[in-house]
Amino acid sequence: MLEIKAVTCIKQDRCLFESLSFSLQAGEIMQVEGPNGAGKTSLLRIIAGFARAEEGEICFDEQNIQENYDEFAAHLLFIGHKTGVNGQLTAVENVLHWQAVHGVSDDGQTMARLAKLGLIGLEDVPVRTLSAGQQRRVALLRMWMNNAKLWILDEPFTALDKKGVAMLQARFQEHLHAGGAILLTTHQDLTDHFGQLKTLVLEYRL
Ligand SMILES: Nc1ncnc2c1ncn2[C@@H]1O[C@H](COP(=O)(O)OP(=O)(O)OP(=O)(O)O)[C@@H](O)[C@H]1O
Repeated sequence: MLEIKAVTCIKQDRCLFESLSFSLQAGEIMQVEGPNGAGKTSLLRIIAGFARAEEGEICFDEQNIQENYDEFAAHLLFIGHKTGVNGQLTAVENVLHWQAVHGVSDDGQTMARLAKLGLIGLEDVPVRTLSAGQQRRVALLRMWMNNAKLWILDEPFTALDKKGVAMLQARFQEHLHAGGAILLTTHQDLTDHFGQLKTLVLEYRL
């Protein structure tokens, strides 16, 4: 599904990684690990096509993502470290916004999803007034309303309580069983939950 070919990234005259290559197939999950500043977010942003690598190529279904970015974007769900939620809007308004942006019609499941994520009773207040964990749950709603094959997630467990973490792990399993793939950074130990977990360790390079 995804192929990273000899990718090099330089930031502020520091080479974060050089000639990095790996692949991710349907049903696979990969955790990118490494110390603060190693380049995990930079790598995810390059793979998502938000930033350019100094060298190398990213292919999705054997096509360079930059050559047909719209096609790639239709298969991608990216949830960054910053959640991408509009704090001025309510949870329901954020859902309506995402549906409009992705051209998804309403399937009548929004309230059920809000209930699943423990957000009932909070759907009509601006998201900025919710707790950090509740705001993260609003951001994660996209995982239940999206058919993207490739999920790229930067620290998705941030601020979630134990129940939230378990719910997200269960959602990951559903996605993988449905033939999706997941690339993520997290400080959670996922080895007990995902037998098929691949890991990529980025060292901090001087
Ligand atoms: N837009 C940018 N302009 C200049 N330097 C950047 C930019 N983005 C990141 N960097 C630098 O690249 C390095 C790697 O940052 P990055 O956010 O990728 O690390 P990380 O491994 O995700 O760190 P953390 O674990 O703290 O989230 C840092 O030293 C950072 O200062």
